[in-house]
Amino acid sequence: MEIFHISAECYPMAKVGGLADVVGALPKYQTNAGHKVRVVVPCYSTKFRKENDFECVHWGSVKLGNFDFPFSVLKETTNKLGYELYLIEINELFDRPNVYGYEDDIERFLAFQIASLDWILMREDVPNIINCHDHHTGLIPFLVKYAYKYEKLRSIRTVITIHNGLYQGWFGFDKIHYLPEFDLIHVGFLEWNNSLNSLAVGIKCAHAVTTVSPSYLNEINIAANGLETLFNSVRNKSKGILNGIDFEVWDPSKDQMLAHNYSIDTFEIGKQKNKEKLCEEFELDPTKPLFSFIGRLFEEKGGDLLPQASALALSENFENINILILGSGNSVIEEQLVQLRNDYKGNYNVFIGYNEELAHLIYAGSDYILMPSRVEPCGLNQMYALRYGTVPIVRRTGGLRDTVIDFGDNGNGICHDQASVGDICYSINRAVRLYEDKLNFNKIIKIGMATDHSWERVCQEYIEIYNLIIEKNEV
Ligand SMILES: Nc1ncnc2c1ncn2[C@@H]1O[C@H](COP(=O)(O)OP(=O)(O)O[C@H]2O[C@H](CO)[C@@H](O)[C@H](O)[C@H]2O)[C@@H](O)[C@H]1O
Repeated sequence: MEIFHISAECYPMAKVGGLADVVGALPKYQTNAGHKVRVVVPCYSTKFRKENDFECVHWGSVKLGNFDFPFSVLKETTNKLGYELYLIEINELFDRPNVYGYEDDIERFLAFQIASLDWILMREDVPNIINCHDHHTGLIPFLVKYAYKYEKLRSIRTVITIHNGLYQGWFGFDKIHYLPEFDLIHVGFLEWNNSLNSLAVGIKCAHAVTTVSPSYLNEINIAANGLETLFNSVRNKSKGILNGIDFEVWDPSKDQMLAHNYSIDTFEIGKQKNKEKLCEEFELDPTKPLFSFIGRLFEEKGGDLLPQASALALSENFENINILILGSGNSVIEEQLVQLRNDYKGNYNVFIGYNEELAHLIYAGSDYILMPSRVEPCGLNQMYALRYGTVPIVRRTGGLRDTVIDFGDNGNGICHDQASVGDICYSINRAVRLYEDKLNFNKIIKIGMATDHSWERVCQEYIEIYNLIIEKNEV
């Protein structure tokens, strides 16, 4: 079948977080399974865009009210990512260094969605499936069904995959005239809580809704930033599919970003060498257990708990541990984390910013990865950690609940229930004791490294959903 993934992010073209990893990998495995898969993302001015060759396959113009935005569709010429990658080039809106965070984000992603559909409309073949990802592409299922100009695309079945239901892309009805014309009888699909809510539109109009883990699907039926009742009402077309990880990109035996490669048979020496490199770079002590955090520094990730939890854990353990943090986000949290350096020099450090290479080295060189998330739709860090022989310490929520089992229950990690400083420190103290029991510690590492979270295993679940909605052929 022919499948389009339309998304705001795709690794390695543009990555802010886990959305990019999923959209960068799932299509490759769907292609390997014999499908024709194309990925469409905006043309930001990223390193990948500058360093690779693209050809123009289409051009046109998007009208948003009184504004006209000329656009081109660029195709990556080599297909080296394992699928066809297309960029929607609208220089006025996307030739910027960041993916998100601009005042005109609503206009940017509206234009992106319309340009993508305009191009698909002009192609000879009509795809079977459009898989949208998060609110940036949430209007597509509505437009495909109801916009007059996309009449020819009505046979396409649409899926919306929810990676993060907190962000919903709301805007006022004063911008409704930006949308291509449709019969106003359908306007109710656009409304949620008196505004136009892109994610809600996608959930209402897509033929299927997927979340990135089964537990997250259960949770958003109870708490979903205002969309709970909507999720309840679409339960019969929803499914939680646990994310996979790209076993080719994330392979400690081949990863070029590591100081030393290793496998399940050589992890002890291999991990120690990576740890030494990290400790040298960040002035930490390689003889002590290393606890790390990688991620966006926001409350949903438990980022606000990190400064106090780090200070308390370091004090309680008489500085017999190392803590290393890589991330960026809330500036207050960033500042607090930077301040801590003065108090715990030699055992604590932080890198504020985004650094893909450093992230790989941290997964390899750490003993534990901390994930104190309040909300975690799936979480990829714990899966990367497991593959790299690093024991995850997680709060039981969302996908973390589905992938990490406490070692007390013969599992692969350490779990706690509350998003609190006390619970994080309790887990760190358990981890310190576990680290001293080398036999048991190594056994848990091996359980983690042997776990198969590859997309190869998971990608069929998406195909099953696609087949189901194609067979049903509902309007
Ligand atoms: N400062 C930094 N430097 C380098 N790398 C960094 C970094 N900060 C984050 N990363 C990387 O970004 C990715 C984060 O992925 P996650 O899935 O954990 O969270 P995210 O909230 O972005 O994704 C959302 O979508 C994904 C995909 O569905 C869900 O797993 C998740 O729960 C949901 O919140 C990982 O590859 C991580 O290594």
